[in-house]
Order: sequence, then C-alpha cells, then structure tokens
Amino acid sequence: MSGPTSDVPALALRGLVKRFGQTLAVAGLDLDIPAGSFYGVVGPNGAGKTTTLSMATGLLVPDAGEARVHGVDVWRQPAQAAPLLGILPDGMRLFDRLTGPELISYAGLLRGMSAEVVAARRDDLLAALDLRAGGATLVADYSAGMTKKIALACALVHAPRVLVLDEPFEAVDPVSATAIRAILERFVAAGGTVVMSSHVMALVERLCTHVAVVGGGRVLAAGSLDDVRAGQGLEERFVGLLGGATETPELSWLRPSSD
Ligand SMILES: Nc1ncnc2c1ncn2[C@@H]1O[C@H](COP(=O)(O)OP(=O)(O)OP(=O)(O)O)[C@@H](O)[C@H]1O
Repeated sequence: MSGPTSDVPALALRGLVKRFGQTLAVAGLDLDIPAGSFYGVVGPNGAGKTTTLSMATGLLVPDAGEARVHGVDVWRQPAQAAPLLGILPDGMRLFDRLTGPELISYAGLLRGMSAEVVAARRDDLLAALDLRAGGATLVADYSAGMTKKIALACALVHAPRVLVLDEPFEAVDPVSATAIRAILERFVAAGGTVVMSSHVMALVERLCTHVAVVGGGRVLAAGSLDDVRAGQGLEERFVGLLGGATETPELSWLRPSSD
C-alpha cells in the first residue's frame, strides 16, 4: 500500500462489481483517473455511472473490486480516504432542515476543521456560488439549482484533493454554471482532480482533459479527450460506441388533433 503521492492515479478503480437483484449495474469496471485531470464520465441512462462513482467514493459497498484515492483504499482505510475526497452525490441526501450557511458549517466541522476556518470558507463559498441571498431559508425550501450549489459548497469546504461530482451542472442556471466552471477550472489548475459525470457532450468537450465512455457497467473507451474522440465529435463517438443511433418508433397517436 502506498500513501498519498502524486505519481499514483488520483482515483484507481479495479474490478468494481455491483448487482441489484437481477441487474448487473457495474460489471467489473477498471479505470485510472490521472492526478490533475478534469475527467468526464459519460454514458447512456442506466450505464452504471452513478453506481460506479458511489462505490469509488465510499457511499455504496461494492460486491467486488477496489477503489483507491491517491493510493489510499477507500473501503479499507476510510478515515484516511475521506479527507481526500469531495463528493457531490446524485439525489443528495442533505440535512435540509438547516439553512445553507449552517449546512456548510456542519460539513466543515464534521471534517474536524476549526470554527474560524469554517466560517471564513463558508462566507467565501456563499459568495462564489451566489448563495448569499439564501440567508435564513432552509435547504428544504431551496430550488433544485440552489440545492446543487449548496451541496457543491459542502464538497469543497475541506479543500479535498479529488472532487467527484455526479452531474454538477444539472438544473443550474447559466450564470451559476459559469461560476462553478471557474471554481472547478481553478481547482484543477492548482493541482486538484475533478471527476464528473454528465450527459452534456459539449460541456465535457469544453471542460475535460480526459473522458471515459461507460456502457453496460463497463468502460467502453477511456483516455485523453482527443484519444477517445479519435478525430470525431464526442457525441458521434459516443453514439458509435453505444451501437449507433436506433430508429425512433413513430408515435402515430401523438397528434394534438387525435382523439
Ligand atoms: N438502488 C438501486 N436499486 C436497484 N437498481 C438500481 C439501484 N441503483 C441503480 N440501479 C440500476 O443499476 C443500473 C445502473 O444505474 P446507475 O444509476 O448507476 O446508471 P447511470 O449511468 O448513473 O444512469 P443515469 O444516466 O440515468 O443517471 C440501472 O439499471 C439502474 O436501474
């Protein structure tokens, strides 16, 4: 076992398997995410992206396989792995009877940070993510985009080395998306690693240095964006890898005038 060093992948996934009843959601998935990369994970609905990212970050117990963050085993050494990771899970289960500022403070204090540092970072994050107007509103009453932003703030407050974000731009308005992009790009420029799942190919092409295409619980292609695109657009390549565009059945009854 090696400790956190920069010459090992930020995230190394080996033979990850997860089964839900009859469904093999993740089917022996291997992936190395280089330190300092902005890594996009794309794939069709039900491909296994969320399940993989959940197993990679200690949220969902794998049936088999292992996940290491900077060399630290996520499942065998959770106390060492947790500080290295900032996680924005899908379908966040937040303590939503707190206000936004309270939630960020809670996340920071839970990581063992001092109250002063937490307070300063909380104010920075609320400003950077344009959440100051949320004030005394409970997170339960936030809009979907505000909820995503407050969850991102909680993922950032302890300054992790690796950010794992499940669809971070979903439901976020364009102004906030620009702010989030800037935060993530600065994080990577400073040596951090971002892993994000997305369905928006244009966004992945614009932001990511690397990409993995996942289908049927396996990695179908992975590497630098240019290697995976292989001279095509990412969307074309994606459709090619996933078996090509299928014919859409005509919904002959779908006419405003039909009865
Ligand atoms: N908790 C669960 N119980 C049962 N089946 C599940 C559960 N979570 C995921 N699955 C199944 O596992 C498979 C992979 O789901 P997953 O959510 O990982 O896909 P995804 O690539 O993130 O999809 P999407 O792009 O739609 O978010 C799907 O068939 C899904 O129905």
